[in-house]
Amino acid sequence: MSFVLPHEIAHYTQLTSQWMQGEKSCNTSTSTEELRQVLRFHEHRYYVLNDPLIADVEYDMLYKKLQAAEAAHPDWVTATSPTQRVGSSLNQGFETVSHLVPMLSLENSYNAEDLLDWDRKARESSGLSTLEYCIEPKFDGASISVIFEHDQLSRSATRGDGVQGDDITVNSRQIRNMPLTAAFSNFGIDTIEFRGEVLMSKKNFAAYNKKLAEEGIPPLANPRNAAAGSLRMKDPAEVGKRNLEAFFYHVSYTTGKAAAGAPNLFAPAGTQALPTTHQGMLQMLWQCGFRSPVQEVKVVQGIEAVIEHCAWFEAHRDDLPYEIDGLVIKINDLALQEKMGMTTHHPRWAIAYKFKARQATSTLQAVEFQVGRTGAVTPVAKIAPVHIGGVTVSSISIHNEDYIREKQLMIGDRVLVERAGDVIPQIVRSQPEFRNGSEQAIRFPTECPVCNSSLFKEEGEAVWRCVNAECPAQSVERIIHFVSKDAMDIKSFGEQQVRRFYELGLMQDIPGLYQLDFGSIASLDGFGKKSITNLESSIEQSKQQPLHRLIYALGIRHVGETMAKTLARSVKHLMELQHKSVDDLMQLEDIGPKVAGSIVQFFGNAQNIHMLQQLEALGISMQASEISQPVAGNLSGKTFLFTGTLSKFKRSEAETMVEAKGGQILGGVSSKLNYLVVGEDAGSKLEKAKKIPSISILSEDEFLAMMEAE
Ligand SMILES: NC(=O)c1ccc[n+]([C@@H]2O[C@H](COP(=O)([O-])OP(=O)(O)OC[C@H]3O[C@@H](n4cnc5c(N)ncnc54)[C@H](O)[C@@H]3O)[C@@H](O)[C@H]2O)c1
Ligand SMILES: [Zn+2]
Repeated sequence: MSFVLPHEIAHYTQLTSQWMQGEKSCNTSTSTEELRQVLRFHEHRYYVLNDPLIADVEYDMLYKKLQAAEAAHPDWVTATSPTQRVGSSLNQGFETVSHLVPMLSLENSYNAEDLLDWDRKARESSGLSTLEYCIEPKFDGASISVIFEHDQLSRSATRGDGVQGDDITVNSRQIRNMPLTAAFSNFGIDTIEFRGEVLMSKKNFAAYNKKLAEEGIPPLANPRNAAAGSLRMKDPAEVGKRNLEAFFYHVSYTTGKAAAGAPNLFAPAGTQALPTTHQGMLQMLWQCGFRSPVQEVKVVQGIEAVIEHCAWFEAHRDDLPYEIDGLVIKINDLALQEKMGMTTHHPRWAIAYKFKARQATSTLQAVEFQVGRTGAVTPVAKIAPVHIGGVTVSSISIHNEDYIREKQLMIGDRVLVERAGDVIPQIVRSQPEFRNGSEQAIRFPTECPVCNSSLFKEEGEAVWRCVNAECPAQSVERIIHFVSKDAMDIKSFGEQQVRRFYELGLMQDIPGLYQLDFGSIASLDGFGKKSITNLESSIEQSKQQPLHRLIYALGIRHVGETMAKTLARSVKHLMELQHKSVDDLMQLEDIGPKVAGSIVQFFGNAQNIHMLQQLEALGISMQASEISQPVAGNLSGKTFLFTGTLSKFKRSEAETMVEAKGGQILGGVSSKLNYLVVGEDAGSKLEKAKKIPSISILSEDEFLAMMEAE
């Protein structure tokens, strides 16, 4: 059996269900062998394919069943049992290499009883009444073993089956916090083999996923998958992009002149003694430039202190910048470690204390579609509630249509859910292997679930959007944009106020802005007579804003200020845009298919047209004003900026004058600026302009004189 053919996958999935539901048990050596085969199948999914079918806790539960059966019937144990060796992850395409010392797994514990039990055995075998323990994080990444010879990195390998692993030296060179040379010779060491875990910090993981999202690629499920997948990538440059880090926590082998415990008489002067404790080894690695858990480690006497620390640490696990899935408790004395030895599966001198699982299996019951404030429609999976890491999860964003397709999600599917730390929960995968035929496809709506407008998807994008400017799901954000400074510039109407008016039901949409009942506003807290008059007059003034501001204010996707100006120049009246095709629009400067498509969608939406008609009826000017027409005046190529309080003319008038003569208004002082016109109390802009010799500073009178002359 190879584990990869469809009928084999179906076979093992069915067996898994039966074993998990207790329909099968280890009552004979034959059925026990079947359970081993099921575990091997899941190890292959987990270690080799990096794509587990079941949650870790489910795997652990089956593993424990096997352990119990083998403990009760020692004669049933086989040399190839998963309890006797670690899961293999050998991959094609990498050279297989042998570890100098086998690289094992760890025994697991989940509670205080498990730890007490383990401590009792350790004390019995050592003959000591109290043991000294080192407690360190159990890094949740991918294991790595490295060899340095004569202070140079000579090889890196994955754990593989524990005896042999994949040679990943080239990829490991991309791990930036791993030195490639290190002065182990200071400790009298010629050759050293030591182990660690490669991982992606939460920050880098989030940044990496964000980048994927921007490219429309579904996010990676968790940092562990991200790290494990990276080490086995074929392209080292791609590995480099993932910003991996390595933490080293165990020295397995050394050769050289220095003897453990004391400076060797034959070693060169200045050679330091090889440490005799685990903590000392961590310090040595640190001193040689490696990131070892010297800061995180805690050394305690006796198991009670261990239990206490474990409880404390679990409550603080999310404070760390990287993911951990538990703690590892190790006997500190290396001589004692040596004496206790190991099984074929794990060392006897260490045990993992596993934190509460952050993965669970659930059922996808339904999908709801939510409309965001920018009109993007996001599918949200409703799952049968599951407890993960202390919270109940019942809703999970499933991003977009492509994601649903890629994850092959269907309603009724069993799904593997993960909530890693403060990361929002995700569906790691569906489990189509468990389908029974009653599952249903997820239908993406063609209309907005809030306002029923037809949805629109841009070419090359995965997101469907509602482009109705009056869609209630988007109203507030659209009004905020509409009134903002660069749009209709309705002064004294800030974001807070828009939200407040909206929540109080004083306005529902953009036309509502021009129908405000100032009588009821007067009765609101914080509104004096003066502020109401101001608001009223700036709303009134906005009706005459130039067309390009109105176009920009509509919040058409991809239409920024410059684009709005181009559009304003192309028409005499805004409504002409309603009749322009993608091809017409693409004749205009800088308008490509994406922008054109977005404009056509906007003006093709009946609600939007209705809104524009309302606005026109309310007196908002939709005529192209003079300044919007193409100009080639005497000031063409010249740039201006106004600052300070102007007394001879209004800033907007002056700007209009400049633009009418072909000049351009800039947003700030830079070397691109030709003229800074200053009124009274000019501040930082003037100071800055004085430092740039190419800028001419004009008074209001000088500016007026220039306008007349030109
Ligand atoms: N979902 C599945 O289908 C599936 C299948 C196979 C295995 N698994 C999961 O994998 C686990 C077994 O994997 P494993 O054998 O890698 O064991 P493990 O991950 O539970 O623990 C052993 C590993 O921990 C790592 N580690 C991290 N920090 C360490 C430290 N400070 N000191 C020492 N080691 C440290 C090492 O790489 C070591 O090999 C199971 O508990 C199971 O949950 C799941
Ligand atoms: Zn809508």
